[in-house]
Amino acid sequence: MTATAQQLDFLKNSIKSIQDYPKPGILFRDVTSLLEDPKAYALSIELLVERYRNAGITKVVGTEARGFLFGAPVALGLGVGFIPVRKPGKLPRQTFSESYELEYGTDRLELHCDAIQPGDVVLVVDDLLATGGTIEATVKLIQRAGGTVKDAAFIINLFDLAGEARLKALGLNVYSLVNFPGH
Ligand SMILES: O=P(O)(O)OC[C@H]1O[C@H](OP(=O)(O)OP(=O)(O)O)[C@H](O)[C@@H]1O
Ligand SMILES: Nc1ncnc2[nH]cnc12
Repeated sequence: MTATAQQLDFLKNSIKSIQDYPKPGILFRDVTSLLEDPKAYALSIELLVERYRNAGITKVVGTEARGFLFGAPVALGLGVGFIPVRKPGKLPRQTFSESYELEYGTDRLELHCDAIQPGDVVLVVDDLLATGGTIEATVKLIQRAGGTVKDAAFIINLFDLAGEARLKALGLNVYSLVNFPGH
């Protein structure tokens, strides 16, 4: 099933926008309103599962917290394991750690060292692509564990924040269901 323009419009219209959250100048694209609509949530997952069904994906990685909401159901749909990348101090086993910059701050992300093996082909899923810092750090973590990342998929791309070009420069294929300006 290739996404139709009507389906993508339906998803786009389910996402509310909040001016000046969490600070002045940020136009926040709120994916929780999509989650509240079961038809929109299910469609977003179905479209991603269909797209990657025959792509040889062996694991899906999602980043805390909103990436879990989309990565985990996509992993189930593909019949592969879901691996969480988490904020510091949350994972109990030995971790790799990478710091990164956000549109509104800096943070660190961690991945269980033994969650990904050499030979794994990983699909990274997140709700939203802004500057690309979160997913660049996530890709570095996966590569340190020996995995290969060819694809990153998002519900929302904030196209004027240049995240897509940043991830493409790392050699990734980038796919987003809807595009919005970030400001
Ligand atoms: O492309 P970037 O500039 O890195 O920004 C995108 C990231 O920012 C948001 O997460 P956030 O860190 O706010 O955490 P949350 O999912 O816990 O709300 C969003 O869910 C992405 O993961
Ligand atoms: N503008 C934005 N809206 C929603 N989530 C975000 N994460 C980073 N930038 C964001």
